[in-house]
Amino acid sequence: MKKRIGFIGSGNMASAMIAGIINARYSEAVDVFASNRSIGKLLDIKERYGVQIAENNVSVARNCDIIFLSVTPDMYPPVIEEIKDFIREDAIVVLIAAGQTISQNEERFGRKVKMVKAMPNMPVAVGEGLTSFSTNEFMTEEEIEEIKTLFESFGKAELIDESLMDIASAVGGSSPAFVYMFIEALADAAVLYGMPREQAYTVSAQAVLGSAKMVLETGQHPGKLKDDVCSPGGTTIQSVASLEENGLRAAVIHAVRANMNTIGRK
Ligand SMILES: NC(=O)C1=CN([C@@H]2O[C@H](COP(=O)(O)OP(=O)(O)OC[C@H]3O[C@@H](n4cnc5c(N)ncnc54)[C@H](O)[C@@H]3O)[C@@H](O)[C@H]2O)C=CC1
Ligand SMILES: O=C(O)[C@@H]1CCC=N1
Repeated sequence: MKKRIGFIGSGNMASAMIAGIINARYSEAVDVFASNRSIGKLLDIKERYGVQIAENNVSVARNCDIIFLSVTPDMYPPVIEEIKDFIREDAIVVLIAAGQTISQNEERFGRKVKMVKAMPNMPVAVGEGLTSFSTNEFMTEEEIEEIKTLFESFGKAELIDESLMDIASAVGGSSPAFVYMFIEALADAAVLYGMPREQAYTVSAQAVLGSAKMVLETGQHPGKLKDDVCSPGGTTIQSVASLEENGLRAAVIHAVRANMNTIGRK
């Protein structure tokens, strides 16, 4: 039987997941339900993907088989209080909020609930996402496979130990923002030297896409791949030396640490 998929909170991340599952034809629009605090975003999502606007959060909770809690972390307590008596016994609740744990939220439901903690990222919207996930003990092997298949419809999925979820959130969930900054900076430099802006984004973004694909598909160490680009006495090694002098690696590691510190991790 077709599963009904619901999103409680339909902001940026929910919209990206809806785009991912509809574009991948994982679900028909008729089986996808979205609720939100305000109507504007729902009308936009409805217009773009044809999905169902739910009357309210409780209606998503009552009617859906897989329910994404896609509100911000501070809204978890009130939203769970609102829906906890309406989630069916066989439904699966998916937490996607940064820093939220399975045990914390099991406690909020106060009863046995099938639960998944997942950390998707924005590129799910174009079928190239990464979703790290863990599950609680009430999920059967079949349900774990089912949820993995859903995540794989819009990218890769990694079943990980829940203790690694926060770092997966920083390095998989937040990192697209860092990468966009890198692409934007590369493009700014191209524009500085006269390249038209649109062309600069194409060149920079494709260079990042291709480099990531090389790491994933060749299995070679990123350091070796970097070395291969640096011709002896050439131009690239000059840039690499400059990036080292300016602390690129340290800046990235500090950025990840700042992310972890935000959710109370050292
Ligand atoms: N933006 C991202 O790349 C990622 C976000 N996440 C998680 O997704 C969650 C949502 O993040 P975003 O989409 O970025 O935020 P957002 O602010 O774009 O979306 C949250 C939505 O929830 C709605 N909302 C607030 N209170 C509500 C309520 N009581 N009932 C129904 N709807 C309500 C808001 O109107 C808003 O549209 C967060 O918990 C975040 O940690 C996870 C992975 C990546
Ligand atoms: O900024 C945030 O809190 C969320 C978590 C991962 C990406 N965005």
